[in-house]
Amino acid sequence: MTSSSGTGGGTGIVMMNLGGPATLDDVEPFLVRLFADREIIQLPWQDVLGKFIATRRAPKVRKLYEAIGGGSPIRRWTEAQGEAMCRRLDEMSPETAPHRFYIAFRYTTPFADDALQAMKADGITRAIAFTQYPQWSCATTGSSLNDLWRALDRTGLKDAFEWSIIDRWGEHPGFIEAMAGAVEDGLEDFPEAERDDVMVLFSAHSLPLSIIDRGDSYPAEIGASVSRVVQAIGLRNPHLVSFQSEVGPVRWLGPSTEKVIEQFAKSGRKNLLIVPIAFTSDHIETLSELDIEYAELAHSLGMTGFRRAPALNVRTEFLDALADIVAQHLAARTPWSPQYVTRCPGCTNDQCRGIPSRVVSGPTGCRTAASEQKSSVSQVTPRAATRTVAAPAVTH
Ligand SMILES: C=CC1=C(C)c2cc3[nH]c(cc4nc(cc5[nH]c(cc1n2)c(C)c5CCC(=O)O)C(CCC(=O)O)=C4C)c(C)c3C=C
Ligand SMILES: [Fe+2]
Ligand SMILES: [Fe+2]
Repeated sequence: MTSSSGTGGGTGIVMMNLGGPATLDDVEPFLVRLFADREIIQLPWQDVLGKFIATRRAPKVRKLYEAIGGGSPIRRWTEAQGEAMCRRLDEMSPETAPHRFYIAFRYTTPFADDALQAMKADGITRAIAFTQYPQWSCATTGSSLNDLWRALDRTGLKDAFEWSIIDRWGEHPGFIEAMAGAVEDGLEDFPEAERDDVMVLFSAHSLPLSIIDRGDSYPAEIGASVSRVVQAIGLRNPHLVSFQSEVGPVRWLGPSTEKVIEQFAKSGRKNLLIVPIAFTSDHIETLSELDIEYAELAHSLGMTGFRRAPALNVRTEFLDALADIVAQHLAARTPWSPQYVTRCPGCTNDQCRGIPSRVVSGPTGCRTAASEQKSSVSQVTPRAATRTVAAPAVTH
């Protein structure tokens, strides 16, 4: 049985995200890793076709990163967010201090292995896997968590930390307040006389339809975030949800943001506010796709008022929200959200909803079977939680 006592060495918070190439030289290896991951996209002959798509795509994507300053700012934003979050947490929760953040990107450095080794070197024993995707998807948070658990094996650190997971927070009041503030700022950017006429388009990164068909909760969670933001503002403008950034030869969830913009422009609508509802900072999808590509499209079709709501980046309400999410999680001493055990009905990935061998135990004993686990990675199911999965194969 793992200890559930205090956090003597402080608390390590692993901020998990997709990551982005820091330099133009990093673009191709980043894309190669992304298209090799069967949890984010499934391709026939993945090894060959994934590499082919990545290398063919790299020159075009390099130009896009060049246009936004030569690399992704996602690491810079994550570091600024992590620092501010930990400063707040040290004050809010002295009993679990010091709080330190560690970045685990999925397709570029620093990887999960780097985060684990740095935590070990810092003497951390209590660790939180904190997804930076507000809404759950097996393709994003699921892939990052599975890789984190595999990294425990790769680094030989499977018994080094006592874990819990913040697996989603798309309806957290602090996140909603921060998003609502960003939408209000975006609306205020329009001349007052035109403000009521603005269509608000909540745009989220799309997912392949094969993932949706398995029952991934992402679209429902996006809808829930949007609905809460709309309620929080008391938004009277018409609004719609759409999906962006489709890549690769698979079918994607629509309606496509690009097509919606096109349709609105052609119908004579002049004012549109795009709100990136599934991203927490600026990166290529906001700075290039929304601000350059879609803005040019809108203007070319005569849409004069095309704007984007600011990304959350280091918005004060958002930094408060990050700290609040972690503080509430620490106080609750629950190992994960109730939704974490609900696998997609069509899921065939043996690694899905894995847990590490050492998991924090909650006050009500709600942690099911981690103490009986033999492997470093096991699967959680509400009833069969003691099942051990050795060297699981990804078959999504
Ligand atoms: C909610 C967030 C994201 C989801 C869902 C998501 C799914 C997804 N993405 C790809 C392929 C690519 N994504 C790329 C960039 C990128 N994607 C996200 C977030 C989500 N992706 C972010 C934050 C970024 C930006 C990285 C940065 O610049 O910092 C890219 C690279 C750019 C490009 O080539 O267009 C690819 C490729 C798939 C296949 C997918 C499926 C679930
Ligand atoms: Fe993406
Ligand atoms: Fe899954």
